[in-house]
Amino acid sequence: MATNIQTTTKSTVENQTTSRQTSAGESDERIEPEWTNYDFDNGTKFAVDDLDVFYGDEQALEGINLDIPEESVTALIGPSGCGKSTFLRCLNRMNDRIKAARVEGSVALDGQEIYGDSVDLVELRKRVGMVFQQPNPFPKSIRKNVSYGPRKHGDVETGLLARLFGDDAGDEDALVERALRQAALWEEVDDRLDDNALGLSGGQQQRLCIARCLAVDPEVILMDEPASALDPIATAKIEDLIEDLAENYTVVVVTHNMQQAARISDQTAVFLTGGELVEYGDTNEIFENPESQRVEDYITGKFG
Ligand SMILES: Nc1ncnc2c1ncn2[C@@H]1O[C@H](COP(=O)(O)OP(=O)(O)OP(=O)(O)O)[C@@H](O)[C@H]1O
Repeated sequence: MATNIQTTTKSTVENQTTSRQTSAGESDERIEPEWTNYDFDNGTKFAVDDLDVFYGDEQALEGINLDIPEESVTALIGPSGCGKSTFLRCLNRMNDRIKAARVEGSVALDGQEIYGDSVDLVELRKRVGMVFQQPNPFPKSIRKNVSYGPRKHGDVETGLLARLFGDDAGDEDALVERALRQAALWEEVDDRLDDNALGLSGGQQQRLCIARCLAVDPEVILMDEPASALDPIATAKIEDLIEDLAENYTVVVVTHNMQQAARISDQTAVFLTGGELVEYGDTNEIFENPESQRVEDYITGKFG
């Protein structure tokens, strides 16, 4: 994991300048950055190819290509409105819920296209869970918050309940304990599992939401600024948790906080205004020796 932020002089790279036709038929000079093709050691969890997203006539993401490695933390950074959340939502098709949104291109999860008509969205979102900026527990007990997902989705056909609860499908307690332990919350709530979750602190509520996400046995956890509503102590707990989770899960996290991205992520994708992925690579490299002048300017606070 990256530990410090410092920038050095940008190394010289050969950009390929190519032409592409705009919708108005004009030739539009574009830089095709070589460095978005980042090589990593882990297997590929997501392969994203030529992804465009539009809201009505407005284009929010343009020609995004990147692969996300499994069992690691990938940070998405960039100024407000550059499309980070839009990109995150593409990974479990949450943009399908936004009427104006149109997604073009390809996103493959473990080699399988997720934008096919026959894809089961409930199953996809079980595999690719999501945690939001504001903790959003249900107004139910801590226990019911965690067991809600498996009970709702745990149909016999998929075998999910049996897999999660063991042979005894009534053994909800074991599942609740496991998920709360994984979310580093168990010791703070084990004596009040039947209390209303809304009585927890903001940081505890966010870890409960992570436990709720883990309870349905996902492979990927998407997090949209999961600590931005929390104080520094609660933030530190979430950051530690994210690093621990990456041992078994693929974590993709949007953050405005560059120090946070540097602390917790293995690789970082930098989006800039216009919905462009400008640079993607090893987090240390991005923060210490970015290839692109625009990324260096962003990281050193010259804009954004
Ligand atoms: N539901 C929506 N309807 C219409 N336009 C949208 C919608 N969601 C996002 N947009 C637009 O798409 C662009 C990208 O927004 P997005 O929220 O993905 O950016 P972001 O980088 O996550 O921003 P922030 O850091 O401020 O959360 C912006 O111009 C935004 O106004």
